[in-house]
Amino acid sequence: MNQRPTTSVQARRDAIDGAQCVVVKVGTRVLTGPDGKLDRRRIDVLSGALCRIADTGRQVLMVSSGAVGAGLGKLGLEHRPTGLSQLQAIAAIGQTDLIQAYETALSAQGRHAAQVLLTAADLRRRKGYLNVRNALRQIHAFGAIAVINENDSVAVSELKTTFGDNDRLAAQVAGLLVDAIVIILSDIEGLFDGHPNDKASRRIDVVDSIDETVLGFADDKKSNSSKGGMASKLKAAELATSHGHPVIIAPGRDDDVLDKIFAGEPIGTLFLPLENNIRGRRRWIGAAAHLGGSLQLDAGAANALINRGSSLLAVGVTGVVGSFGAGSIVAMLDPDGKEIARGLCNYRSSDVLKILGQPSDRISDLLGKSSYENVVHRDNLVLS
Ligand SMILES: Nc1ncnc2c1ncn2[C@@H]1O[C@H](COP(=O)(O)OP(=O)(O)O)[C@@H](O)[C@H]1O
Ligand SMILES: N[C@@H](CCC(=O)OP(=O)(O)O)C(=O)O
Repeated sequence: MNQRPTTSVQARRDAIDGAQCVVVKVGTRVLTGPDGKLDRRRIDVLSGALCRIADTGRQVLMVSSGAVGAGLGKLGLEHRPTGLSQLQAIAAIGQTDLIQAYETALSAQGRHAAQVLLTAADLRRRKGYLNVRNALRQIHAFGAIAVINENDSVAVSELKTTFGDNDRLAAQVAGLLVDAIVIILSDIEGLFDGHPNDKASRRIDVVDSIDETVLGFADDKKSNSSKGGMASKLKAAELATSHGHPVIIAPGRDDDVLDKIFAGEPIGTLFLPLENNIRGRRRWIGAAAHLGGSLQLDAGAANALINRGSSLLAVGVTGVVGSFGAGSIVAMLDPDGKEIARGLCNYRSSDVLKILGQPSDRISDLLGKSSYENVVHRDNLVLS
């Protein structure tokens, strides 16, 4: 097992040295000036730093917010509307300026910007996941830099709740990559142990694990242009570190921030990757040749797995095919018999037969022993 780094300097060196891929996420607050307009100088500065990292041979991906911010500035709107279609239109109007600014900045350095607009759903299905991963690899092979944003005009279900959570998208994009680091650039020095405006609050240098105390540090107020806040950055960090990727939240308005990070300077907050991460297990499930059997699901369960990234609960299982032991890999079939996922089943087939269609809180009684809440946990599940 890997040794946990003992000092902050060592932890930062490990994070940088181990990173073959670099996902940089930049927020609206960094990319727009006080006048609400796109800050093109900032995009020039960031693009220069991205090229220097790419020159080291690393795959560099930029997840850039700013479409709504740029659209608001372009249209001369002072306040962010709340209507979904208005926001979608503003994002579409702003996105063209955003990508144009990256292309201008990157082409001055001999590289190109490759616009990639994604929704979370694109990455949940194995086919979409592989397509996106292949496209990103090819963009890198051409020497271009992917500039990724949420496809705001189609990502309707995500938009309703969190309009464009690019912090999460950055973590999901890193999930496509091996040996990645995620760098989240915001208008703040890093994670503080209280509200940053509070004089007693201090920047945290290294976070070993994202527990309730750490999550409790996020103290967000709604803003006009950006939406995620620190809570969304911590959730994204939780996801990325669970896949084995280190995360750094750092001050995007420092012109030298990326160079400092790669020089190992103690800037921002570093979140260490989880030691027992789920990446290897998932990859193994997806690649496993031997299937123990299959579970038949109702439409609600199939939908929850595909569209909500949920775990499989017994209540959504309608049938079992085959005889298998607990811990076997099983295929999950939708009501038409089509395979939609594979995963590691917490129960042997005879137990699944006893609990199918039942709510989770009845499982212990039905089996007469302590039980798992779900039949297949989402961390042990790969969509087909
Ligand atoms: N504990 C905390 N430490 C640092 N920043 C925090 C904390 N709690 C809330 N914040 C807020 O999070 C903001 C950054 O998130 P956000 O507004 O979404 O920026 P971005 O546009 O870069 O995504 C900071 O400006 C800060 O006000
Ligand atoms: N897709 C949206 C992203 C919104 C978003 O996540 O904003 P932020 O919290 O500033 O990173 C846009 O380009 O405006």
